[in-house]
Amino acid sequence: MSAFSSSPALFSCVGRGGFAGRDRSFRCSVDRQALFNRIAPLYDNLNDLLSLGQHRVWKRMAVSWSGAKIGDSALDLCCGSGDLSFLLAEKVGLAGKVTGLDFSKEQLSIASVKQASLWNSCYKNITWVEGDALDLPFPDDYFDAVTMGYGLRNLIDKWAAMKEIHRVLRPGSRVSILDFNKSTDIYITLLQEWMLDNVVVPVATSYGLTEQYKYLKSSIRDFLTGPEQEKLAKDVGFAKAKHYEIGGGLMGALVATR
Ligand SMILES: C/C(=C\Cc1cc(O)c2ccccc2c1O)CCC[C@H](C)CCC[C@H](C)CCCC(C)C
Ligand SMILES: C[S@@+](CC[C@H](N)C(=O)[O-])C[C@H]1O[C@@H](n2cnc3c(N)ncnc32)[C@H](O)[C@@H]1O
Repeated sequence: MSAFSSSPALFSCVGRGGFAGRDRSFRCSVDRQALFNRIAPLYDNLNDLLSLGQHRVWKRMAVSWSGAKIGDSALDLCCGSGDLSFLLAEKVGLAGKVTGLDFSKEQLSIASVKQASLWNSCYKNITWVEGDALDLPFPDDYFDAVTMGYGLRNLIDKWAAMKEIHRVLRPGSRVSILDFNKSTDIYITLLQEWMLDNVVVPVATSYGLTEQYKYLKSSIRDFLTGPEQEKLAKDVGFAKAKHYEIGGGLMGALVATR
């Protein structure tokens, strides 16, 4: 039994011969789950180092755009080590509650240890749930705000994820989805890929995480552009959807209202 409340989640990775493929392209949930379990111990420190701490600014922006306020019930999807969950906890206060959901036991363990080490009592309002973002263990119309930081790009079925977010959000409430930006500007793309190839992967290599951080470039190339994310949100039923480029176009946030 996991230390976290959990929902039964079946992750399949069917390749040739009907069995899970184990190539290094991280093309399926099982491989991505293993990837995030593997990088969990170094994840926060490498994010701070490789973004020069800027990722904290981008996360704070995304949480502000979720509209979470005092007393709300908020969900942080693909919460990982909990950065956005902690920011949501500050927004909703002790009168509110935050649910952080992830399918990586190791990431949730880091989040739980961080929560225990934080003196501010408002972080006591966070519950960690081990589960699948594509099959949420929550009722319809349940949350006042949803965030997802660097999760959508990693989900194998983005439609299903957006459909689930729409289902659990209360009408009129917002989801704020932060991720890398798949830019339509060739120069931003060239800069982003140069940084990944010549800074991010070499630094990750020094920690034995070459393949895990090489995945970033391919995952961004396979991602949706801002306009495509806006269309996806409207197609699943969101009333409004707007994608904002931040971090000089290297990152982006989709804000959609149910
Ligand atoms: C918080 C950030 C990334 C989170 C993240 C998301 C993923 O999907 C991963 C997949 C596999 C391994 C790691 C991750 C992962 O860490 C963004 C900041 C951290 C980035 C690793 C660094 C990105 C560098 C930018 C391209 C340029 C930064 C410029 C800055 C202003 C100096
Ligand atoms: C890059 S991390 C983001 C963590 C955190 N939101 C942040 O901004 O630092 C992506 C997270 O998504 C989780 N994830 C990927 N696919 C998932 C799925 N289908 N269900 C639940 N979590 C998933 C991974 O385990 C990982 O913790």
